[in-house]
Amino acid sequence: MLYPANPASKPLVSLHNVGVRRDGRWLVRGVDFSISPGEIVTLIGPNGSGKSTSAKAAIGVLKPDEGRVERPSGLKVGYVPQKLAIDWTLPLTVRRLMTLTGPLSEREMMAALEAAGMAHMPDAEVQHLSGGEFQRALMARAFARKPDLLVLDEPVQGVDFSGELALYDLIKQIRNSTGCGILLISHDLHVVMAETDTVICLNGHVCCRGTPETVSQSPEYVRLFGSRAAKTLAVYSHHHDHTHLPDGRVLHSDGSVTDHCYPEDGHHHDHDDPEHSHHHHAGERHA
Ligand SMILES: Nc1ncnc2c1ncn2[C@@H]1O[C@H](COP(=O)(O)OP(=O)(O)OP(=O)(O)O)[C@@H](O)[C@H]1O
Repeated sequence: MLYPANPASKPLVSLHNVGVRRDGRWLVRGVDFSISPGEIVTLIGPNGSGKSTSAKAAIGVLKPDEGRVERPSGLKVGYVPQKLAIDWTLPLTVRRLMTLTGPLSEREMMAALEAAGMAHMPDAEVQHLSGGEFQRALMARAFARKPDLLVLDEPVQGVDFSGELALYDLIKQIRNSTGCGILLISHDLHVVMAETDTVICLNGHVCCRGTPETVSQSPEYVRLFGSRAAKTLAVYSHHHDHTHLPDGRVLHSDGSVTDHCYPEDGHHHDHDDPEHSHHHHAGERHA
């Protein structure tokens, strides 16, 4: 059965004007977004732009200093963090990894491993897994408990291109077969899963949001990566025309400095226009 995104249903989580402040600095501010059942939301943004911080605020791992987060009570969240504190000197099998965070019946565990394409290696040593196998095991662990919301922080890190496609396929299957909402943090500014319903670009605040371009149309892209890639990946990229200074002020492209960024900066709008496709400046900074 397919569960398409259903924005009309009550969101699983919604953030309203969320800000997180640490050591006198706003890590993120004014973050608004929500995730509905069956919806795939992808957060993109430069390193340090607050993607992980926003995701942690969304699931309640981190308490916002400003704004509010609404989650129905009893919401089940599966979370795959960007980094895992695992002592690699100790032997750890996939089976043990699956039950580290809580009990799981053999049947539930095997069903999750099966869905993740890992049913053949429950007794494999985690430290010998390939990058793709490791991410599959982590995903299996997260969705084994049938979460309403699955949060995946950079799930394709350390995975090669064909492995990436396979993982995106798996994420799509999870969404389609369970109808859970998915919050995905992408390591790549320019490429998101084609099934992404909403892309949110962070740059210390929500810079812009919209649906991704359906698929990269360019023949070069299809030639380089194949039509399968074009079906799975889409390009979504644009240009930030202002820089967040370390003290929280904003340097605009005309050289002026203000306390905040403004709607008329020319990029604080929702867009999904394929024409609106630029690139980030390397070395861009943000508060
Ligand atoms: N507990 C903390 N105390 C102080 N600063 C923090 C804390 N956690 C994160 N930061 C800072 O907040 C900023 C946002 O971090 P965050 O991990 O959310 O970014 P990100 O967009 O996920 O980055 P990346 O793409 O590099 O993973 C960074 O500058 C980081 O150094």
